[in-house]
Amino acid sequence: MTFPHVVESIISRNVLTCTPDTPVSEAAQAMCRAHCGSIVVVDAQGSPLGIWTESDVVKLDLFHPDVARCPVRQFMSSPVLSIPADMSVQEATAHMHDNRVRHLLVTSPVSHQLLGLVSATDIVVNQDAEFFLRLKRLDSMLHRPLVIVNADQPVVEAMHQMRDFTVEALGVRYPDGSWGILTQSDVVRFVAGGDSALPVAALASHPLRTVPRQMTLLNARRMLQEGRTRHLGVDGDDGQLVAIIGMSDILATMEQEFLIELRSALRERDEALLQSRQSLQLADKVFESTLEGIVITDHYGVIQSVNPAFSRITGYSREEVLGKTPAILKSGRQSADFYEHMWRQLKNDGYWQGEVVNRRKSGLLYTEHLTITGIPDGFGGIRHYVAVFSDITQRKQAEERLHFLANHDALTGLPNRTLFGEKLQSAIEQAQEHGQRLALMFIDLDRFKLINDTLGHQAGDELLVKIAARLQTEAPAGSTVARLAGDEFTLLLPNVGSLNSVASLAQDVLDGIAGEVVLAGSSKVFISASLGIAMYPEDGTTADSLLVNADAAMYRAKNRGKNTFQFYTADMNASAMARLKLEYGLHRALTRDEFQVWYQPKVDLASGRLEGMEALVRWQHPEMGLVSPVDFIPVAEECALIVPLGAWVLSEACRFTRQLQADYDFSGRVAVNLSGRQLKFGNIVDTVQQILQDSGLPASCLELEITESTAMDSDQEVGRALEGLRSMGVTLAIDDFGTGYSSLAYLKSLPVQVLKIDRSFIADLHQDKDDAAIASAVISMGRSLGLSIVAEGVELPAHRDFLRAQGCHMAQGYLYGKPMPAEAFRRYVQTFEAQG
Ligand SMILES: Nc1nc2c(ncn2[C@@H]2O[C@H](COP(=O)(O)O[C@H]3[C@@H](O)[C@H](n4cnc5c(=O)[nH]c(N)nc54)O[C@@H]3COP(=O)(O)O)[C@@H](O)[C@H]2O)c(=O)[nH]1
Repeated sequence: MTFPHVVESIISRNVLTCTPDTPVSEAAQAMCRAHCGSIVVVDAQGSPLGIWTESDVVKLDLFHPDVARCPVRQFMSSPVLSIPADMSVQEATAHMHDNRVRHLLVTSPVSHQLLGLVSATDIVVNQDAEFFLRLKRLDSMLHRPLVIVNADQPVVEAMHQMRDFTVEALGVRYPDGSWGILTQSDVVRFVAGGDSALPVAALASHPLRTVPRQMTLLNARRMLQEGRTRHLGVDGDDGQLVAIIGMSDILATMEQEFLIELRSALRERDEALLQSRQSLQLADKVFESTLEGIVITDHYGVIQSVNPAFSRITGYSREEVLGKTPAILKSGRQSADFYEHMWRQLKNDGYWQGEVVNRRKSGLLYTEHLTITGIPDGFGGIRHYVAVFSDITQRKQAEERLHFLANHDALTGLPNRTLFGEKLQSAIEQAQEHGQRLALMFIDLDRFKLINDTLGHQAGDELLVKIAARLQTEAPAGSTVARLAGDEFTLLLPNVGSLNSVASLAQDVLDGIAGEVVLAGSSKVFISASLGIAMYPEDGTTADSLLVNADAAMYRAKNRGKNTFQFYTADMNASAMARLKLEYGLHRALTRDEFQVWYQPKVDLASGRLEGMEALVRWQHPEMGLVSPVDFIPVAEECALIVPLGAWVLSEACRFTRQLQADYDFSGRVAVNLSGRQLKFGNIVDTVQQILQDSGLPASCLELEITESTAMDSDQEVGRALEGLRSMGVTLAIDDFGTGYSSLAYLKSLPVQVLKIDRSFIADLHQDKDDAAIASAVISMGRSLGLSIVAEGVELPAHRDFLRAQGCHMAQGYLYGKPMPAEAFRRYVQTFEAQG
């Protein structure tokens, strides 16, 4: 069943009224005239005092002679209940049910004036109950007793029957066996007429219209409405009258059904209310306790509510922001375009999501992930906006940090190779688009490896950080400084002018780098760099080609004596090719027996005796002729060939020396050079042991020379190898002493016995006081440490005389003999022996 919306739509507006003093008979007459089932009793102002209905009429005791003249107020139901016209029909029905009344007065909700009356009948008639009435049959509602009176009985008696059995109509039996009916409205007519002696037949309707008990309520209602009567007789299966039903019975049945539905509707409403209350409580809890900030604004964006998380994140209390707009959080980091786009999407799609940088009350910026949703007002507009945001500042910072780490060098903070590659690529694209030139400078520190090896990696790192800072100081605005690897830096200069200006900047960069650097622990190093320049588009049009060519130019600058710069020229690639050829040839040389070991004598300065010799490798190249170790040892080092090559030299030198011992009265030591790589990766202790064993040379006749930088290597493997060799009885010598940064104090801790003064200090000592002073200081300190001192590069008698005077033990140099092939050295020994 469906209900009309509000009571106003179903009220009866013609309300029959009377004063409280109106005699009962007059009130009844008025009801008869107006065909009304009730009359409202009003005071002088028209205010309702009570209501007198047909059922009240039946209750009158007409045996009492004056009752018809009594004022109606004595019998009315009072007070009469009233409801406002805008009350829902559902609520009105519940009101009737709860107060057990069948009529309600309806008043204006504004003026409170009486507008009309609504009865249970009005409510039920106005229900769309057709479906229900079609399903129900009359026999389902035959609960009331059939009360029968005889046609000749006095009406007063019949009224008593009606009252006692609480029925609205009585069956009237006529002497001929036919049936009639007496109803409450007949009784009203009776009261209006006032003749107490009248028999039932005088007022009853006759004959009674009857219908079968199987008839549907829908058809019964239709017959009642069409016949303009309120009652029908119901025949049983045997044709006997079994009941009288009236419109009110049908209505009561409908009412009952309606009430069941109403109750379930009310129950549903209560459940829904409870649920929504619970939902609201839950929403409240979520609102209060969620970690995300929530702002609710009205349609204009004025803040109406914020949750505690909002205050926690922004620093503004609830009171501080209510009535304001979220613009108080603006940081100025987003453009007007940004907000315009946000509002456009909000209007079109009803929501917006994104990241916003806002400002806390403290002034600090924070990044939030924000979702704004429009809450519709049901009429196509927006009633509220709800903004939910979380503070993602830390996450953003972590992301930015990760991004930074992925693209920057952790030590110096400069862009790394990846980022530099991207920047170079985009600089090339821009230069191409605008027809500009760019310069790429490749910078490599001079002798960095030496510093790193001698002072340690920590000092090396510190130096790199300081150089990075110097480079950044020199780099002009708009340029990019990067660290590609180790001691390799690059400087990218977009949109450069003439080559002269690039050259002048390159010199500034070198000047900025070159100089003294004080490291932790107060150690000082002098540093310089070599710089290669490649120009776009002349020297390359791709990032790779520019890098390769700037690198080649840098190598050329190094070869030209370091601390200088060099522009790329086409022939530089030729030298790169030459190097590749050399490397390839080196690998073949070992298997093709192209190497030779030459020997240079070492002489005791005091006695002039031949004390031993240094074994020096040579490469007899089939096309290039004799290649100097200065040219191929560094390449062999880089491509790791030095390990097998070094082992071969060692084996050859030991075998040769043992042969000399066997052939001549020779007891000298042979000195063999060891590279750092052999010490670290060559399994050198086992190799030496095996070679000594194979050759039969005593360990005491072998001296191994390691460079100063190798000796200073803090690598544990190097230290272990030196200890192993020493404990085997092999003599260890520090080569090229004076070219690195080692201190004599540190040397003391190493298992070395010999110190070779680098030839660069010897060459001019006869004419350079500084060199002479250095040489004599090294000799004196070395001696005091118990080391045997060898001077190399002794070319002149003056050198010999000075060194001898200073107490240097041994000398090696052209004065005594240049490095010579094995056979030549054999003759040298022979000559020496012959000289005695
Ligand atoms: N790891 C290895 N390194 C080796 C080996 N063989 C040689 N080398 C190293 O190569 C560098 C160059 O050596 P070389 O061209 O043989 O030069 C040596 C001498 O010829 C040169 N020398 C000696 N006396 C004089 C002199 O009076 N004047 C002058 N101008 N040069 C002279 O010195 C070089 C020997 O130096 P050093 O070894 O430092 O004592 C050189 O660094 C070799 O070490 C090898 O098998 N393995």
